Formats: sequence, C-alpha cells, structure tokens
Amino acid sequence: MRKLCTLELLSNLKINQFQSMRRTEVGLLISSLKGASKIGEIVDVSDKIASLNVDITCLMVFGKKYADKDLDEKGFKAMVKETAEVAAVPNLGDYFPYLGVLDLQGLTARMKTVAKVFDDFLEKIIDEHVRNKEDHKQTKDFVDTMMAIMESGDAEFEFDRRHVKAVLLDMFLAGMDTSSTTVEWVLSELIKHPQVMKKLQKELEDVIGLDRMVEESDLDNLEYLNMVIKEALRLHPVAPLLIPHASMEDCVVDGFHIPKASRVIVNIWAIGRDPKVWDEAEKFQPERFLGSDIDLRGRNFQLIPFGSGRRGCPGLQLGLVIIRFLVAQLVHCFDWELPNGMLPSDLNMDEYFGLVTTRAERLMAIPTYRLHK
Ligand code: HEM
Repeated sequence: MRKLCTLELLSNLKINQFQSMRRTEVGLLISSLKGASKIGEIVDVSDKIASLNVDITCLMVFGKKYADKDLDEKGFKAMVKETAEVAAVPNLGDYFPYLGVLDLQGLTARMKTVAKVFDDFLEKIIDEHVRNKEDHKQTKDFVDTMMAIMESGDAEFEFDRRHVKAVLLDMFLAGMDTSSTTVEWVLSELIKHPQVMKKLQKELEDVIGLDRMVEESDLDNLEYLNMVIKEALRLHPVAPLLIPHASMEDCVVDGFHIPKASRVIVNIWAIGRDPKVWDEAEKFQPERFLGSDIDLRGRNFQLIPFGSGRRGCPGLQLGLVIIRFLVAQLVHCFDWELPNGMLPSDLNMDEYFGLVTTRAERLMAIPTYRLHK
C-alpha cells in the first residue's frame, strides 16, 4: 500500500502535475494580502496559510475545493485538529487493555464521531467521481488514480472502496496540517529575527529580482531559503514524537534493551534542541547549515523532521515543495510587521501540543507589498 502511494500519488511526476494549480492558489493568497497591504490591515496569517493549504490539498486529493460546511458544521480545520488531538493523547486502553472497553477518557467515542464525519464525506466524493467518470480531466486527482487502480484489479493485495477511502483520508490528514504549520513556524522565526528575514529577502532579490514573482523552478537556486527551513524544522518539528513505531526484533540501542514488539517513541523535538548535538541549540541560526551536508531526508539522525527509514514520510518531496514555494512568495512579495507596535523579540513562540504541534497563538501581522508590479 505504501509503495503504491509513493509511486502513484507522491512521485515527482505527480507533484509536478499540480504545479500550475499551486501557482494559481498561491497567487490568490498573494492578491488578497496585497489588498490588505494597501489599507494596512492586520492579517490572521495562520488562518490564511491554513485555508490555502486546505484548498491545495482538496484540489490535489479530491479534484475540487470544498467549503467548510461540506464536511461538518465544525469545518475542515476544526475536524483535522480534533483528529490530531485524539490521536496524540496517550490512551490508557493501550497500556492497560482491560481498561480499553471502559473508554474512561472518552477517546474511542471521539474517534468514532470523527471517523463517521470523514466516512460520510469520502463516500459522497467517491460517488461524485463515479457519476462524473466520463469527464476527461487533464490532471487526475488522487480519487481518480485510486479508483482506477481499484477497478483495474492490478493491486497485488485486497483493494476495495474501504482501502480507497483509507488512503484518501491518510493523504488528506497527513498533507494538510503539516505543511501549513511548518510555514507558520518558518514565518514566525523570520519575523522574530529581522536580520535573517533581510538576508533571505536579499537572496530572493539577487536570484529573482523585484519585477516578477517566484516560480517553483527558482527554488533550487535558493540556498539560504533551504537553510532557513532546515533551522525552523530543527526547532519546530511539526510531528515532535514522529508516529509511534514498534520494534520488530529484540535489540539494544545505546545500552538500552528494547524487547520485540515494544512501542517506541522517538522524541525529535528533544534531539533538535540537544546541546550535546547542536551549538547554541536554542538559537535560531540558519547559518549553522552553511557548508554542512546535513539534509532532511533521514540520513542524519540529528535532524529527522520527516522521520527516517522504511516508515519515514513519503510526502517529504511534496511537503518541501509547498513549504519552500509558499515561504519564498510570502517573504519575496511582502515585508512583515507585528501589530500594535509589538517588537519582534516579543512574539510569543509557545506551542500547542498534538500529533502536529502548532503555534499556541495565531500569527497576526501586517504585510507591506514590496515588488515593483
Ligand atoms: C512539512 C511537511 C511534512 C512533515 C514535516 C511530515 C512529517 C512526517 C513524519 C515525521 C512522519 C512519521 C515518520 C516516522 O514516524 O518515522 C510522516 C509520515 C507520513 N507522512 Fe508526512 N510530513 C509532511 C508532509 C506530508 C505530505 C504532504 C504527505 C502526503 C500528502 C505526507 C504523508 C505521510 C504519510 C502517508 C505518512 C505515513 C507513512 C507510513 O506510516 O509509512 N506527509 N510524515
């Protein structure tokens, strides 16, 4: 199943097919921020980024944008937040199975409610795709791709409508919060460190100039941008405990005996701030990656925001394209100021813990447009 997703949904070819969609959607965000810039409006940046990511994810997975009310009266962001929260809370039933049936924390009940909402929504979307099957779309969304595999019978394992729904939900949840939360953290760190912001803007000016907007094809030429993103992911890995793993064999790690079938939780948040590994670990200093070959692909265990190995994130490439493109646009097109004369150093960086760890407070800021056109 994982191989199928990697090859059919998250390959470079598939990522590139959605490039013009991302360009259009990010363009819409920039236009709306430009409007805010004209009147000096304070913008809820967290909300703007999250909404953009809901749209990008819906278009890629389901083929069209959905309004909040299409999911449930609570809406997408609230339901995704609820899912991440329920999934992250330690469940007593996992540790004392005889307590599981009692559901003392009410987690099973909450999970069932969330599952029903998503299931109804996915059933509706699949039915729509079946009805409109004859439409000849230029780019197949994830539902089309999964349904085609199901109908062809080519999968070498059981693959029916239940599996299609499971993959769609996985892709939707995994892709939604992670990229937008990372962009929020990167932008927060940049606003908090104006000298880093200036240096990144200078790179963007040198490579792109001020007469046109950034394109995805520019991203490989933006070295400092990559360093900034690595540094933000070191301090703010959005999945601070990765996803729980299980040891397949008895093993010894760093002198600790880990019996087969133990639940293993890797605290990458702590690794990212470990003073034994990083100089001045608490400081935001993208320059630490200058000339270093540490990358984000899971080879360097001191920096594994996407996990590592066979269960590492298969959406890494897609996630990085979205983050790099969006951060580059936001920083290239605008200067950012905090509201009510707040100093950058006073920006609150508290975290709100969940499977995905977000900012505790929304990021509010005033954009000023800085391109020539
Ligand atoms: C900033 C963006 C992202 C970050 C930081 C991130 C991070 C992670 C992490 C830490 C894991 C767990 C790895 C482990 O436990 O070893 C994971 C798993 C996963 N990610 Fe991502 N991810 C991002 C974006 C995406 C996107 C865009 C998608 C797809 C649309 C995606 C799909 C998945 C899936 C399906 C898994 C489960 C893989 C498995 O269990 O085998 N991720 N991700």
